[in-house]
Amino acid sequence: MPGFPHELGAFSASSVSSLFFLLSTLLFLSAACYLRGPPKNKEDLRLPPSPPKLPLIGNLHQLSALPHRPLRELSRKYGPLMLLHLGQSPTLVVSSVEAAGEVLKTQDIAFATRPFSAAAAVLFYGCRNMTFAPYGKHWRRVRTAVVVHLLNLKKVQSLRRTREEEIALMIRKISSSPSLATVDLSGILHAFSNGLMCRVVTGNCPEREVWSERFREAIDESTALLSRPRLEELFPSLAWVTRLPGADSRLKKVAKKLDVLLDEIMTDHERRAGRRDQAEEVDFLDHLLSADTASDYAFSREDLKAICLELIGVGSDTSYVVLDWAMAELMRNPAMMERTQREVREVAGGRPAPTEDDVARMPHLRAMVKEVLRLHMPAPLLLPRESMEATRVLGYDVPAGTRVFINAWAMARDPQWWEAPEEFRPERFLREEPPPADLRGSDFQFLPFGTGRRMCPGMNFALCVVELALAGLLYHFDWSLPAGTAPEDLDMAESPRIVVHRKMPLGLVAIPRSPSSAVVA
Ligand code: HEM
Repeated sequence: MPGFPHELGAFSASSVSSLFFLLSTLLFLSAACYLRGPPKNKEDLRLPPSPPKLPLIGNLHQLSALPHRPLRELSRKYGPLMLLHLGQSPTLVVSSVEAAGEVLKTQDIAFATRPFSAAAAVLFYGCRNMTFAPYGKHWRRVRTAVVVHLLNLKKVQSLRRTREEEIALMIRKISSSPSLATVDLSGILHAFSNGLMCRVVTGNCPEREVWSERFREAIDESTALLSRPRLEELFPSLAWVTRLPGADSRLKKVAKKLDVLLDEIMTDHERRAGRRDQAEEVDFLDHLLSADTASDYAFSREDLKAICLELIGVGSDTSYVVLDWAMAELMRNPAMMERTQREVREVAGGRPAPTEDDVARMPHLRAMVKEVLRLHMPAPLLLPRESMEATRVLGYDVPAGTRVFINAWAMARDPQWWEAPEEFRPERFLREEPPPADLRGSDFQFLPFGTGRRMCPGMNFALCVVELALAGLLYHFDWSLPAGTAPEDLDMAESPRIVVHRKMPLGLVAIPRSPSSAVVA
């Protein structure tokens, strides 16, 4: 999702007002395209219903900075399969379990590619990463390499010690804050998830902390730029404007910064390759660099930089965002905090810290995480897909090259599938009959990680990180809101950036507990 791709996923929407300004200055440029009229055979197609649109901007005015919300309202009126026109860009919006099944399962291959993103091309060396690679050979090679060397279940389990060490570092950092001071928990969680991802991708070398900080800054900057609506995605006929000298200069500048950093890391790895001592951790980049040049995992230097950058970006934003929402929900629900904390402390006993085996025996905590993923999906519209060929969905024609948004957020709040869908009720995932929805892509009303060929490959990794880190936070500290803040005052507004996180940073007071006192009678 970088940190990035996911961000592009929710149709980038942070500044709808600046978009309108941009559009008005470009109206005359696009008039010629508009007057050319629709393709000749369009009348013969049975297209999905569309809300009325305005000249030139189409349905753009009906979106907001958080598009999953107005898209749900529109789908209530126009149906689970709608065709919107975002500028010149036809966009299919899918909002029901049945329609999503058709697109992501029955016709998965027809919708297995992603729309081209010029911004991603700047950052990822012409989309050499996984997320924005068009469906085909390169995408398949990257995905296989990432799964084989980093994200398969066995490998994820083998990284257990790394996760435990990074969580211990985070706990120490919180413990070292002055007694009863408010800690910037959002900042700490962000630094933790970024540091962990840097370590598994680029290793545990002395420079790691500095690299991690440089990544965090540059990724933050590029995320902000990626959150803006892109002219050429909405008006493909105006793509030439983005090729003018000076266009995209900020994005190119941050891409350059990241490139310098990635080059440093690559060179460092190449230098150390021959003289690594046995005890040193072999990281993901080491694996790919040592691939036989004739093998399927031999990538160019630019491919490797694109892949590493993507993994660090994704890992930095997503896990931290889920932890942040989870802590905020617990602070708003003291009884739930008390119950989950009791479970964590009972299961982990007097150990120095909870382990992943302990977490497997914490049903309340795991149900909590699922409920957070249901109500606060980091990627509410998943990542955009695109139809590779003309096809039909639920009796409607979908032309080739149509962008597709799956409103997974709306489906996860659909009263047809969920009781009291707007309420935070982790216990819905604890009942036995009927069995609760599964998050691994088979129950379409609950798709926080998507499904099908382009489903998130980082799901196992992310769940291990989030569950263990949350267990650690609840085991080691009692938490309270800063003086004068009541639980119901906690601001749960979403930020309009692409990975949807809480708008306001979470500041909390952490009261340390010693492990021996952590066993609740
Ligand atoms: C709670 C955390 C996470 C959530 C909710 C999440 C969610 C998603 C979603 C919704 C997609 C799009 C799926 C689709 O199009 O059907 C996706 C794709 C992706 N995710 Fe994640 N993700 C998370 C963590 C991670 C992590 C930790 C990594 C890597 C370490 C990762 C790597 C990726 C990649 C590379 C893709 C693109 C896959 C492709 O296009 O083939 N994600 N993720």
